Amino acid sequence: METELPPRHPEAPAPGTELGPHYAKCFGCGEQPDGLHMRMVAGDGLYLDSTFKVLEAHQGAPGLAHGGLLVCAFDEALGTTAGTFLRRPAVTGKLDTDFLRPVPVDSVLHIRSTLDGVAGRKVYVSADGRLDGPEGPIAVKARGLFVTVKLEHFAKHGRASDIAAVTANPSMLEVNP
Ligand SMILES: CCCCCCCCCC(=O)SCCNC(=O)CCNC(=O)[C@H](O)C(C)(C)COP(=O)(O)OP(=O)(O)OC[C@H]1O[C@@H](n2cnc3c(N)ncnc32)[C@H](O)[C@@H]1OP(=O)(O)O
Repeated sequence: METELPPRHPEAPAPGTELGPHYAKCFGCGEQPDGLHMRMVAGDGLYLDSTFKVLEAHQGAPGLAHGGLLVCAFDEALGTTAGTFLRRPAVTGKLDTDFLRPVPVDSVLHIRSTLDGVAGRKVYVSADGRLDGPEGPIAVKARGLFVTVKLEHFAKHGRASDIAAVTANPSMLEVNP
């Protein structure tokens, strides 16, 4: 597959900027009580550095993070990477995850997610998640294919009451190109 490495969008946040939630009700980065509350900082290339603290509600086995929630954290990081550097919303088409080490409750997963290439509407992204700090051992790796969509995608498919709430209060959304 031929891909291009796009330039960093001129309106992408400056390196070192902490991103706000892309949507106030997002499970990954928004205000949901049991959500992941991920924090993300723009890198100086086409990458983001994110952290996700594994909480009590995120368990799948005693004292360990649920694998599906870990996938959620990568979905969030990868989708935000695509959206941030292209300044266009992108939805998950495909997500492939390798679980290399168990991730305990109370640990912080340090995720670096990178935009690897673009082919038309397809955006290829990948990420590593490390334990014990940004240089620690890799616990989870992921690769994703995201597909850019117009805002109409959400208006067409989303629950009407949520679309109405966002329309009435656009500050609930970060990407509004
Ligand atoms: C700052 C913003 C932050 C955003 C963060 C978000 C984080 C969370 C992200 C999510 O969780 S999004 C929710 C989960 N994903 C979805 O709900 C997507 C559901 N799927 C769809 O809506 C559609 O299938 C989709 C928009 C992905 C594609 O439908 P389209 O009709 O618009 O496009 P089309 O099917 O023509 O596909 C466009 C290209 O993508 C390719 N493609 C689409 N899905 C694919 C797939 N699954 N695997 C491989 N390729 C895929 C497709 O082959 C084609 O390639 P070509 O351009 O080369 O022909």
